[in-house]
Amino acid sequence: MTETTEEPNLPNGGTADAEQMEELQEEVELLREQNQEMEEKLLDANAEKNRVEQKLDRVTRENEKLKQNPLFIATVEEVTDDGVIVRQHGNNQEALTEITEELREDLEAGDRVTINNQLAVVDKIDAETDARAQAMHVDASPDVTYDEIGGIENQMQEVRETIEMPLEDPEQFNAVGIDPPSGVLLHGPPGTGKTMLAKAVANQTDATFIKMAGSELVHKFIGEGAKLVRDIFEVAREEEPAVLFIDEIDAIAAERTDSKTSGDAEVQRTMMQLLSEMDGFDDRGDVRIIAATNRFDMLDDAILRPGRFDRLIEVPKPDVSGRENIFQIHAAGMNTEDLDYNELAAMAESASGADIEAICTEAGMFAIRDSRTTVTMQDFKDAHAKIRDANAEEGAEQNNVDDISRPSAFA
Ligand SMILES: Nc1ncnc2c1ncn2[C@@H]1O[C@H](COP(=O)(O)OP(=O)(O)OP(=O)(O)O)[C@@H](O)[C@H]1O
Repeated sequence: MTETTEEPNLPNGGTADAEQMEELQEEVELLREQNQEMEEKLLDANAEKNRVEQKLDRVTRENEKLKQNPLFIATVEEVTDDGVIVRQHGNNQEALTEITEELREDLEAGDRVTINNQLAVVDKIDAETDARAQAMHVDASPDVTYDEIGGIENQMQEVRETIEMPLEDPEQFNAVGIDPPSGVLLHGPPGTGKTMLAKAVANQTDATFIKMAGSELVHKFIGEGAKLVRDIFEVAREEEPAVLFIDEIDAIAAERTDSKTSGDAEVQRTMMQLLSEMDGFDDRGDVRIIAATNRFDMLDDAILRPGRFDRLIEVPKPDVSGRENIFQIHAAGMNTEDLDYNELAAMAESASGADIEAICTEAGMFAIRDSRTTVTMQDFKDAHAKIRDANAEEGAEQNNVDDISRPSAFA
């Protein structure tokens, strides 16, 4: 059969129809091309969408990571077009850091913010968080070890028994059927290693170290003390196992005076909250309390009542062999020459551990000033004389204001 190419015989003329058909075909072709283009664009858009989603995912994860990094506190110095200038607390380091538009609108000079390791602003601190941050210091892994503490072996043993055992082997107490000890009170002159002891126990037991500063609680945040105490115990429970170190407990738990000022009422409220938290032992979880004071004589009997602290441990200034030990600890990392530790210990009579640390650092400074890299016995002697004189001067000034809790009484 042969195919015919003849135009069909249509009523309104074959040529016009053929043209129309051609136009339609062209239109179909055009639509096909457009469709093809659209499909390609759709593919591209899908690929782009995947890329953006992956990027978003990465940025979200980075953001989470940044937020998890240790946070530091800083004050906004200035808000500029390029970002904000912040000053980190503690080391006073200043940095210009970029911020989101949202944060920029919210920030002004003087605001306190949290910043991460890269000094990027994470968030503005509201007044409540601010009070918490100042009154409480949380250290997930303190790095002090027992062998860095010298001259207070008996005290260390007692603290270990009371705090370490219940944290490391709570089952033993259950099995015997007694409540594990709740805490200890360390008392003694400043700079004798009370804080170190608490940190070392937390380190040894892999517990979080939470420090609450008694004086900050009642002096800085009037009206907030009781609530802060509650918050801090709550944080401790969340972070268990935890060692809660209450420094300067005398600021909260001083004996009641007769004066009826509003400040006293505030201290009272804070103390009542502290007592009730300490008594609520059953739901305290794996939280052990170590409190410290330089003013044992001032404490209210209520805080010393049995059941609140299991042991009252005096941490005195080191004796001569303790001092020798502490000199060895602090000079261990120094490049020294012919040190006579015996002589150093005898020389630094009535120095505290903190004084000895200061002598070692100052001895190093003498060597540096003299462009030497080796620290000699003479440097230690000069350092001792310098620090003793400075302390004596400071002591005289402090005596004028009758403050017995001055940093050092050595001399
Ligand atoms: N027994 C010690 N052995 C070694 N170093 C010590 C000792 N006591 C104090 N130091 C040094 O002094 C520094 C301060 O000590 P620490 O903060 O533990 O004293 P503290 O008793 O808690 O003082 P404060 O009552 O003033 O808070 C320590 O970081 C450490 O370098």
